[in-house]
Amino acid sequence: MSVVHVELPGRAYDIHIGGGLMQRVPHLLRPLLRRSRVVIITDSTVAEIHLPVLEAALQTAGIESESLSLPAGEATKSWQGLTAAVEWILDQKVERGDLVLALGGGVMGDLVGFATAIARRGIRFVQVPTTLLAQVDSSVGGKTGINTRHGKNLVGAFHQPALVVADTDALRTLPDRDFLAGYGEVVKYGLLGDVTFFEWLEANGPRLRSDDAALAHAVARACQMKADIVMRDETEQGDRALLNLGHTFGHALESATGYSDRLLHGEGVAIGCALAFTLSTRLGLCSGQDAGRVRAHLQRMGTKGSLADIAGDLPDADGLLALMAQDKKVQDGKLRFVLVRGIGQAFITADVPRDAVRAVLQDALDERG
Ligand SMILES: NC(=O)c1ccc[n+]([C@@H]2O[C@H](COP(=O)([O-])OP(=O)(O)OC[C@H]3O[C@@H](n4cnc5c(N)ncnc54)[C@H](O)[C@@H]3O)[C@@H](O)[C@H]2O)c1
Ligand SMILES: O=C(O)C(=O)C[C@@H](O)[C@H](O)[C@H](O)COP(=O)(O)O
Ligand SMILES: [Zn+2]
Repeated sequence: MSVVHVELPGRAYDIHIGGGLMQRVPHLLRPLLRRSRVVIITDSTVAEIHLPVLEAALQTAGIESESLSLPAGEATKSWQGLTAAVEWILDQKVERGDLVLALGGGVMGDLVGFATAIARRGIRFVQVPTTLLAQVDSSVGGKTGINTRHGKNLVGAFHQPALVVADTDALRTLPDRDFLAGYGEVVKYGLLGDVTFFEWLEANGPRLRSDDAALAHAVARACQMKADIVMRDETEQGDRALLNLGHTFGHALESATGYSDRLLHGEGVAIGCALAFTLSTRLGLCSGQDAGRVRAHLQRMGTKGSLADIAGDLPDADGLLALMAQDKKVQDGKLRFVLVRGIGQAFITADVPRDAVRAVLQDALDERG
């Protein structure tokens, strides 16, 4: 078991990572509880698989609980999902001093985090992430929110969890596709700031599903890197945007595919990272060898890595550029990108000619045939 500490003034918390932690949730919650009652919000899939274990552990520890199950999938990260979560929290008479548990993947974490940021102007919440993506990324750092028709994560708040409990055993029931999508965010950490971690992933990535120790190491390394960045830039005034590597492309693709099963968030991130490396190469910032190595690794892992891996129609290059215009990194009407000087060397820049981005998108669309 390992613990990553996130030190933020007045909002410090721990991330517990390891096997068998679902049963330990009551013990970890205890110091934070004002009364012996919590509420849990989860999705319909996780409600079937993991909720009973958590509820039983709470009951054994003498902690009362009530739960709400919302439909599984990205579409629940919406105004409708938010209304359902907030109204239920109020129905349950949850007090500011109580704890709301977000049990599930990044969709539950982002939605419940936002619902608790605004209900009673702020209720504490605990992340109990059950996907690889949520354990390595979304449960940490306090970015919460929903998608709107204008784009991805465009309404939300920074609201840090009071505790994160990542039971790596819970990942055993995750479908391969969701595991590989989460891997998109894992590899992002190596690509943005740690070439040694990327090299470790090249060697160990293919056995993460079957090697508990390797999996726990990958989760802990990603959480530590995220915690380090969040501690120096909680609200994305600067460095935190590095965590957005691959997302400018990825979010536009998610929007273009209607936040549907056609493209999962982590898949969009993996494709977006490959495109960010291509763009960096075209601009003479990064070697073609590094870009090729990234593409080869994604292919070996079996995760999506190019626009050719997305089924169905996509907008043309200008259509995708128009979707990118809603990115939260836009400043003075100009898009800022996370580019790379090599593997592990990401940086943020506004100095990216629109025509270079359009050309990368056009070539990627042409590859689809
Ligand atoms: N806040 C952040 O910093 C941050 C970071 C990265 C991603 N995100 C957001 O996270 C979301 C994606 O998260 P996700 O990939 O976890 O998707 P998700 O929450 O939709 O989970 C993926 C699927 O796996 C199922 N599932 C969850 N745990 C399971 C388990 N243990 N066994 C079997 N099935 C399980 C879910 O029911 C769902 O169908 C996106 O909305 C993305 O924008 C947020
Ligand atoms: O925590 C962050 O900061 C990130 O950028 C992590 C991303 O993986 C995540 O997808 C985040 O939700 C993106 O945020 P956004 O502000 O670009 O919507
Ligand atoms: Zn992401």
